[in-house]
Amino acid sequence: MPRTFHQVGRRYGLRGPWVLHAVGLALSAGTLVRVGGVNGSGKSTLLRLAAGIDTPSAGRIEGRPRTAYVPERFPPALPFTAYGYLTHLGRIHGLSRRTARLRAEHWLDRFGAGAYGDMPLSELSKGTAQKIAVAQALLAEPELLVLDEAWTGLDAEARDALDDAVTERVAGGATVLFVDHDPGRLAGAVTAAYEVSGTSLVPVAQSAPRVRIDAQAPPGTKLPDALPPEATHETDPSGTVRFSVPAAHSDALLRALLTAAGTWHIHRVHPLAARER
Ligand SMILES: Nc1ncnc2c1ncn2[C@@H]1O[C@H](COP(=O)(O)OP(=O)(O)OP(=O)(O)O)[C@@H](O)[C@H]1O
Repeated sequence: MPRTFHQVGRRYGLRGPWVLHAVGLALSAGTLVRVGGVNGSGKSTLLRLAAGIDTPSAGRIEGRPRTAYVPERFPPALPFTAYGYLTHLGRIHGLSRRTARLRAEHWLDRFGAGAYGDMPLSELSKGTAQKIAVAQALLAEPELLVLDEAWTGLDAEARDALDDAVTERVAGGATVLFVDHDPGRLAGAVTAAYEVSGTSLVPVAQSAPRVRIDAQAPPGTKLPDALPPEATHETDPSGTVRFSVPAAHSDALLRALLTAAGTWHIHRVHPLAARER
């Protein structure tokens, strides 16, 4: 269990109001956990506690996974170039200078910022600085990755690259805890979702994940008779039929297509994000 909150409370100042009170949360390995809530509800407070850069005013937090954190605002006013900063942080995480530099190059390339590696942090645009913030977190190959609005300020390609990086880390057994204003962010892959409401953390029910299956058969081929429950489909102009089916029934749909009269070719099978469902 990478990190567990027991009856955790946080307030600012001795007599300040409780922002979080008696919060329990188990962050398990290999899970993607989303936290929502209105502005000022305490999302960042919760993430800072999870990341271990803040301590609870009450209760306790167990577990010491290797942790990386991308704050809402990245402070780039340091006397480093991007590569210098990333290599320095990699060294702090215990990497050799060479490995740290190679990983820095790898991540800056993936985020389309390879050309800015030798630039002073203070001269980077907000978007590029955000890429450095994300790269410093991924470089450490953390067991717990905490992302506070890390997609904000990134261009569309870098947002996709971060989605992919998060999915890879979760598949590799890490825990990723995130806040993002886009309700569809990684929705097909989220394991658990919560909302900070009042001073509590409330589980949010998620709609059942769905899978899209694109398939094609010769013109005039009829659809299989027995499609699984809740399967929908539409045919695009090229004749490809796009099925959408609850993930629990995707095997049944594939079986129906592969055993149907007529030859169905399966082009693509992939999970749908909530906004696409
Ligand atoms: N360092 C601090 N000192 C005093 N009060 C703080 C501090 N950090 C947060 N707060 C207060 O705690 C409450 C929760 O803030 P927090 O930033 O955790 O919420 P949030 O849900 O992340 O907000 P947003 O969506 O606006 O980023 C707010 O009332 C805020 O003013």
